Amino acid sequence: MIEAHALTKRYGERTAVEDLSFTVRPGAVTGFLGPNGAGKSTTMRMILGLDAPSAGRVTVNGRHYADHRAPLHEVGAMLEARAIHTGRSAYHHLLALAVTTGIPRGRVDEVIDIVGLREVARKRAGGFSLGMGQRLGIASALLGDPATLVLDEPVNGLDPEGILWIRNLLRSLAAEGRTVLVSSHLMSEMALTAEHLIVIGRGRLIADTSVEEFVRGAAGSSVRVRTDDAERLRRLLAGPEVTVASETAGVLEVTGLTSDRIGRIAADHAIALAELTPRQASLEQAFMELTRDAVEYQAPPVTDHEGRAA
Ligand SMILES: Nc1ncnc2c1ncn2[C@@H]1O[C@H](COP(=O)(O)OP(=O)(O)OP(=O)(O)O)[C@@H](O)[C@H]1O
Repeated sequence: MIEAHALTKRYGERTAVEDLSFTVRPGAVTGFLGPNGAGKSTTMRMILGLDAPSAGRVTVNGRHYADHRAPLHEVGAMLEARAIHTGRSAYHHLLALAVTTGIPRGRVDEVIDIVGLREVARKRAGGFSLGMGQRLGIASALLGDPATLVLDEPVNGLDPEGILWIRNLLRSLAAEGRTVLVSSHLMSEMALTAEHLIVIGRGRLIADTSVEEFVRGAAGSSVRVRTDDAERLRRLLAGPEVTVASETAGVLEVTGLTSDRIGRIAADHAIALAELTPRQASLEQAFMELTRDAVEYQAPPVTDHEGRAA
C-alpha cells in the first residue's frame, strides 16, 4: 500500500508536484498516467525516498521508505532501466545487488527465470537490447521479493512481445497480492494492464478512478449504422437529443441513441440494417481530453500575420 498525503515538491520556483494525495492498493495494477513533465517520476522518487518532499508525505506500508529495515523486501523499483554496470553480466549485476543487501544468492537464479533471461544471464549486460535491459531492471526490482513494486515506464521502447510479457507479469504480481504502481503516458496500454488509474497533470491530481469507470466515461455514444434505407431511418431517429451525421451515402453516425434502440426502431419499420456498430471514443482521445489543460508544452495556436487565429 502506498499512501501520499498532500505531497508537494518544488525545485526553486518550479512546482513539480503539488498537493497530491492518493492511495495505491494491493492486489491490483495501478497505472500512473500523465503527460510529459506531469510529475510522475518526481512522485516515484519521493515514494522511494530518493527525493525529499517540500511538503506533505508519502508512506509505503505505513512507513517512509527510509524507515524500513529491509527496504528491498518492501519496495522494488525500476526508475531508469539502464542504470546498470554495462561491463557486468546480468547474473553478476544481480548477485552484487543481492550480496550487498543481504538477499540469499539463490534468489538471483529465481528472478533470472521469472524475467526469462536464463540464456543470456552470463553475457555482458552492455550488449543487451532495450527489451533485455528492461527485463534486467525488473529482475532487480523483484530481487527482494517485494510487497510493493514501483516501475517507471517499463514498456517504453519495447516490441509488442515485450509489452505483452510485461503486461502479464504485472498482472500476475498483482494477483499474488502485491501493490503495483506503473507509470506510463499511454492510456491505451494502461487500459489493458491496469485495473486502477491515477492521472496527474502539472503535478496535480486529475483523476483517481477504476479503468472500467474511465472506459465507460470515455465511450462516446456514437453508433455507426449502414442501410440502404438511410434517409428514411434518419427521419425516424430524429429527436431533440439525437444527432445523425452522414459522410458516406448509406452510412449514419448516430449519437444520443443506443444501438439497441436504433435496432428496435429499424425493426419496427422493417428497415434492413447491414451494420449496427457502437463506437467508443478512443481511450487515447479521452485521455488527451482529460489532460489537455495540463500539457506542459503545447504547440502554439496557428495565427495569420495579424495575429488572428487561423
Ligand atoms: N531535479 C529537477 N530540477 C528542476 N526541475 C525538475 C527536476 N526534476 C523534475 N523537474 C521538473 O518537474 C516537472 C515534473 O517532472 P517529472 O520528470 O517528474 O515528470 P514526468 O511526469 O515523469 O515526465 P516524463 O514523462 O517526461 O518523464 C517537470 O517540469 C520537470 O522539468
